[in-house]
Amino acid sequence: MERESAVACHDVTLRLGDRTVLSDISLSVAEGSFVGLFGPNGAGKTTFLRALLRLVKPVSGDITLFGQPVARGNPAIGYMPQSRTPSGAMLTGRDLLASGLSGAKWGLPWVSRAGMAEIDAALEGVDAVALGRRRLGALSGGERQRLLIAQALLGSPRLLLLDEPLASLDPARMREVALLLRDVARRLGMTVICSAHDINPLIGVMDTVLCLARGRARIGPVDEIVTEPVLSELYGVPVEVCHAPSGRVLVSADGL
Ligand SMILES: Nc1ncnc2c1ncn2[C@@H]1O[C@H](COP(=O)(O)OP(=O)(O)OP(=O)(O)O)[C@@H](O)[C@H]1O
Repeated sequence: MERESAVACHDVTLRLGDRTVLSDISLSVAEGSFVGLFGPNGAGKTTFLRALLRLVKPVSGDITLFGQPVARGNPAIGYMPQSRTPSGAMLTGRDLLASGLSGAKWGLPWVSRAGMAEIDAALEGVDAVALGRRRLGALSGGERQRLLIAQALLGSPRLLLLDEPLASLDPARMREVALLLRDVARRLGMTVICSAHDINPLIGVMDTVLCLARGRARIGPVDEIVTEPVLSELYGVPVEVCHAPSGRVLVSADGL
């Protein structure tokens, strides 16, 4: 049986100010996929994710999520925005998640018993129960990242949108967080779209690659997209793809 599309874009054009970021893109993401979203700086990765949240409205074309038109505040979507450094060094990890539940920015929000259970489940989901008790100011970048992922998992979303969740992590932590995301996505049967700059940490984690470059989008299985001809064509510069015996893939090019 064919899987339902988690995301379907038909001839979508996204513009910010007078700049056309993506032009007439059509693509579909199968439910249950783990999509790595790549592209050079300014290619439109954040804009694309924001369009799925209806925070950016297409100037033409249409976007559906699980067969429904995109809408703001869709509870089926979990979102981790780019480089969110949690404020409030004295707050605990649980307080951070509680603020995600209530939408509160300042102070300690009141959380219902059901909310508490949801926070417990999200923390358990990313193996961060102990981190929930610690103060944010005393956590490493990777530990804070784990809590932000837990926050995006609140409400058990069907679609998880992660904007550079691996940024500013060292290579070992990048891999650890990537594997964690894969395990959580599998366990909860979620569709994930995860933007990143480095392809390597997501090798073996993602099954699909979505590449944005020069206003265009190309989506497909990893083996089909992470190739020299396809990436060179997309980026408009010669791209080298080296496969190491370990299974690692090194992608390099001037200007990437
Ligand atoms: N309000 C705006 N008006 C015009 N252009 C904008 C506006 N906001 C962003 N842009 C431009 O839109 C383009 C897409 O930005 P976006 O943040 O989506 O790219 P990105 O692929 O996520 O980049 P990065 O990898 O650097 O995070 C960029 O060139 C950016 O400068």
